[in-house]
Amino acid sequence: MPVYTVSNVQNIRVCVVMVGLPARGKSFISQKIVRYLSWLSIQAKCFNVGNYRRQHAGGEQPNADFFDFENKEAYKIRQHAVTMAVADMMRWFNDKGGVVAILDATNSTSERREWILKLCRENAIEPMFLESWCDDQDLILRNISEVKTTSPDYQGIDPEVATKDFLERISKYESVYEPLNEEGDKDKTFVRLINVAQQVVINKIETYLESRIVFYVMNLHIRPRSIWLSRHGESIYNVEKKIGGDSHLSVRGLEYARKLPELVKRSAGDVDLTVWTSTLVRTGETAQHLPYKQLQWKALDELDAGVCDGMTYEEIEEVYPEDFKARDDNKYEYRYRGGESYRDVVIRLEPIIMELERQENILIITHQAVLRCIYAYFMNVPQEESPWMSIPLHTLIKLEPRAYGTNVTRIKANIPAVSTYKEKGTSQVGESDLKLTDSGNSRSVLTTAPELPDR
Ligand SMILES: Nc1ncnc2c1ncn2[C@@H]1O[C@H](COP(=O)(O)OP(=O)(O)OP(=O)(O)O)[C@@H](O)[C@H]1O
Repeated sequence: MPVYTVSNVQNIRVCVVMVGLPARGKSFISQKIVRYLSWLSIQAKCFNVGNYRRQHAGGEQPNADFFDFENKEAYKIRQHAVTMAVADMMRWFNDKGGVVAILDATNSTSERREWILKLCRENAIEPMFLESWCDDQDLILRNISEVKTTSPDYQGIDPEVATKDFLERISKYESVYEPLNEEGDKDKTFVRLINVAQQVVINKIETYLESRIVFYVMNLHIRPRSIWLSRHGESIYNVEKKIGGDSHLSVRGLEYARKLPELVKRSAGDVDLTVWTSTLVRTGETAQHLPYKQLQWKALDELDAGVCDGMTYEEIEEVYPEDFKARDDNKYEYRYRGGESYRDVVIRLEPIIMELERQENILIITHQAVLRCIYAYFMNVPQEESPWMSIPLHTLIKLEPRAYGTNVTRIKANIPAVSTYKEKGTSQVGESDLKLTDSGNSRSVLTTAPELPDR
């Protein structure tokens, strides 16, 4: 059965055309939109013209003069790069069933934007311009030092020299830059983010999909923050190998709840954070000793196992063998009879993700399937993998969102717990040695999210 999302039911294709001077967060915003839409099963892909320039057009390590609009040779190379990116984008729309493409470039003149607009219209694609405008010089300098001095354009170049050159590059663009204009561009669909989202100008947003993208980017902020994730402590049902239910914590689960404040304090220091739990007893019990403000969300309740609630996997395999197999075959899509699928959980978690984007330091105490879905959003884990990720009990996970990825630290509480992990093709729970990455001692593992895959 085909899976419909709002976007493909309406048969709408959108090209988000980024607009803005260098170091205004265009790539940051583009990558976030792609991650968000992909998480919601909407086919999205970013086409970064800088990458085409470096990889295919012959502009590998240019200095600021390369971006001088009077430099005809260089201009040809840059023109070639954008033509290649746009051609690939059109192929992706037509051959791969793409729904939302992001054309990530400065697109700084109205002439360039008119050219893209015309191409989109000829191909039945809705163009939506998204401008990031910023005159906060401190922020621009921070952006340059955070991402530009380490970019492939400046590989092996002293950061101070790179910063100076990048500022010069910006001034080359400034000499031709034409911001979107409420009067002159009033017939176009556009959003202007001014100084991150201090002010937002929205013009002629017509489709539901466009309005979702606008709502999402309006909620983004770039203040440093962390998000902590934990499953509830081991529950009585976990020990009995039963799924679902609303049981209390086991003795070891209660021990984890007592230790959690210390684990959090060690990781978070004195920052003030808010704790979000589900409405189920076991997450409330896990949060009971935490000295922070707490909020319950129904949306954080565990995946509803429907008629299988309260059963062990062995019982499910015996009573509902076809369902057991169907779930193993496609765990993301499989919906328990009278219950939910992973896809259903993602959809109900969307307001949580939106609120997480708006908030600063949050600790979420929730359940295995829900945690996998939240983790998948931050780490850009594909749907085929996310339902199979190992997220052990009695482990605190710290996520630190960065410009183009997320840093992860896992902190083990060193309190034994059963494993609730079920591998494909078996009804037995328990992890193979390969899946158990940590030994049981308290320790941190630092991994950085890989670059966004082309999906
Ligand atoms: N709306 C925004 N305004 C200004 N800076 C932002 C915004 N959103 C994110 N940033 C910051 O921008 C930095 C990332 O810059 P990014 O590479 O995305 O710029 P860019 O506009 O794509 O530059 P270029 O045109 O050189 O590719 C990050 O440090 C991020 O915190």
